Amino acid sequence: MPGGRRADATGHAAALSWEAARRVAASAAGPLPAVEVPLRLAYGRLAEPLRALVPVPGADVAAMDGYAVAGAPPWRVAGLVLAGGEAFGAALAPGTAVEIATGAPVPEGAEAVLPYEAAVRGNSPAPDRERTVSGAIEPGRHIRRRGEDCPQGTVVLAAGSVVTPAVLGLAAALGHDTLPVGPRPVVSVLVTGDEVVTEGLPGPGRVRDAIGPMLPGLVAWAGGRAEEPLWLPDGAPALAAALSGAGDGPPGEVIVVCGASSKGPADHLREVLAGLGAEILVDGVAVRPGHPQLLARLPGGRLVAGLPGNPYAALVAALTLLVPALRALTGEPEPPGERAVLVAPDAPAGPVRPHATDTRMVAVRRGAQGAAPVGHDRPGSLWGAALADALAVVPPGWRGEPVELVALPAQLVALPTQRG
Ligand SMILES: Nc1nc2c(c(=O)[nH]1)N[C@H]1C(S)=C(S)[C@@H](COP(=O)(O)OP(=O)(O)OC[C@H]3O[C@@H](n4cnc5c(N)ncnc54)[C@H](O)[C@@H]3O)O[C@H]1N2
Ligand code: MOO
Repeated sequence: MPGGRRADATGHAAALSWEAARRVAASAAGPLPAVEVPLRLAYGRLAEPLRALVPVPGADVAAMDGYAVAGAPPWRVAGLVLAGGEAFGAALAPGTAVEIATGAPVPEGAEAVLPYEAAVRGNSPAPDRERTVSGAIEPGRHIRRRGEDCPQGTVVLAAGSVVTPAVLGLAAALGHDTLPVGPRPVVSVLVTGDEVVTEGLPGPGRVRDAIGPMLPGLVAWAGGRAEEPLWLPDGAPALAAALSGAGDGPPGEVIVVCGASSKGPADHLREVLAGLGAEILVDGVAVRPGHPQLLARLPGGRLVAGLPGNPYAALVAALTLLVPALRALTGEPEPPGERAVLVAPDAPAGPVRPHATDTRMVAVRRGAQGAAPVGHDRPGSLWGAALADALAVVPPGWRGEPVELVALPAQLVALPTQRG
């Protein structure tokens, strides 16, 4: 029952279908305002058109190393002008030249630049032999005029353009130190569990945190910035204290809670959220794995995404609730949908069997014939997701028709270290 609410087998009475849960997440927030950030943090899209604050070039400059000349040859060489050096102080009189470097301002009165390669030096003996030059010129040749590449005030890129490396270079050339870009929502991460350790080989009864390391790249890929995770012991008091915080609670627009999402004695997320007066937007999703996930809104407006502790279930939940919510906060549209047939895998992943009532998220690799399941995608393991480049969305009761693919980040993206 797409879009409908129903009780799932584990008692999430309000579990939504996977599609409906994604829609709720995508409409849980509106876009944050654009921010003005230093060029090095200007990831994303331009929030305003990019204008030239200065003309480029800023003056009439030489386009070649050689001689700026005035009048007819031969020219008496009257000086030397280097880029960044002293300008030639006077107008160039007819019959004179200055030796000039590429990028240096040509003196007033200069009609062309004669490149060294085309210059015929005077015949006078050394050391005077370069005091005159001659050669063939065309008026205006090898002089870049002020504003010729881009006049001051020109709009060079429209609002909405993606900031690429070339855009950053262009913005700098046009005089910008900062750029207005789309917002980059900040995500706080709370990882719960007495058994979770953050480094080294996990001892008996311990497990390495596999979700904390996964989230920054996933969040950056979705347009946000994740704070360093905070690791919490089990129990409602620690979670409630972290969520409410001594002051305003964790920073940012979204708080991700990993674990504590299910029904066990240590799973207090729902109880804590109720105590904080949160509005529950999604309470369980009819998806395997990942059904205990939730999305809530705290009274101050911040969103809480509850990801199950099983790492692959957490990834599925992040793609279902966190990524659409982050895109909504950035104002970025969802990428275009993609569909593919599921093909028989070479690996012994076995045939894909749909769940009777829930959507199944199957780790696949795209190929010419379709998407092939890679296996190893049990709830507790990220092995399959690490082999995969997408997750296939296999609806309940699926009979082999093409399925939707949800792309996985294909590589680590730059992780800005400061608020942008
Ligand atoms: N009676 C029920 N039991 C469970 C249900 C249910 O509906 N009824 N759902 C199961 C499913 S499905 C999942 S998923 C998990 C969700 O559990 P929690 O979100 O409450 O998380 P935990 O119980 O703390 O941990 C589950 C599992 O994952 C391991 N874990 C936890 N955090 C991490 C981490 N950061 N990195 C790696 N592994 C982690 C933890 O050790 C457990 O093995 O509940 C099922 N049970
Ligand atoms: O479905 Mo859980 O979310 O098994 O991992």
